[in-house]
Amino acid sequence: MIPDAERVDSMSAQQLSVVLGGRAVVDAVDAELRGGRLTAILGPNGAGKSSLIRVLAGIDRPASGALSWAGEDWFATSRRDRARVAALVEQDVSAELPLTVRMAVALGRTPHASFLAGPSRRDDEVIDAAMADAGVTGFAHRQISTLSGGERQRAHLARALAQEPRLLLLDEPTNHLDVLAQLTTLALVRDLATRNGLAVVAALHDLNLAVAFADHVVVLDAGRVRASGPPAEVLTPDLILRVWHVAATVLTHPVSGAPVITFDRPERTHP
Ligand SMILES: Nc1ncnc2c1ncn2[C@@H]1O[C@H](COP(=O)(O)OP(=O)(O)OP(=O)(O)O)[C@@H](O)[C@H]1O
Repeated sequence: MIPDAERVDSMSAQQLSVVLGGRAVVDAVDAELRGGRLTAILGPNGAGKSSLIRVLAGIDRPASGALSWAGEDWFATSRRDRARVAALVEQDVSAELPLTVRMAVALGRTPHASFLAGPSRRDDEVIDAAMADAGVTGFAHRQISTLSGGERQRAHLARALAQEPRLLLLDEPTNHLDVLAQLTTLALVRDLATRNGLAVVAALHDLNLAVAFADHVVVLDAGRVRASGPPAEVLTPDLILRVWHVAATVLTHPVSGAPVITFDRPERTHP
């Protein structure tokens, strides 16, 4: 038996399929999303990344396959129990309610019993820390609808952090963000994975960010897993050509020694 302090919870997907419009947009996916690790879900537009993430978050149900968290059937638990475990930041969330940033971040506390009885001092502390971590303290009293795309993205991240999840799911978290905000956001969630044992799963388009921050990558193409493993091992020029149809070169950074992927200009416009 594993002592609690050393237990690393993880989500395990087996032969998971999602059917939309009569087509398997996620097709027999096997994946192990382990606590303490940042897993990047990679793949071209339409590969099935968002569809997979919504199922992992417990929002959509798979057409077939098994999904478990800490060994328990994920869909056998209640919606509220799932919300205590998993937080999702979707891409381009619109249709904002008329809420200030702080009120929106506070919504992250709703799955916790303490909050429903009226926010406790601890709830307030968690909300303040989440806003500070996501860099939105300065916008606390602004209406969320008035924020720029990047500011709003960070407010949604703060809401997810306030949820204190064990599984943090981020759909293109660097969308809209400037270079500094991209790096600080990924460094923050990477650090949460390391320090708190969180399982962090992020759909990313930038392969260099995946190399720099992810411990593990899952490459999807037309709903199927084409490769998975440590990013520097998986993201070879051959794999990038087969999946993204772009010729790439992997260089070695002259100072850090880390791999850096460069891309050739494609010969055609769209496939
Ligand atoms: N409601 C729907 N009905 C039919 N097909 C859908 C529906 N929603 C998504 N799809 C299709 O499912 C496929 C996977 O979409 P998904 O959004 O999961 O891809 P993605 O990898 O996240 O793409 P992107 O990188 O462009 O965000 C796409 O071909 C998309 O057109």
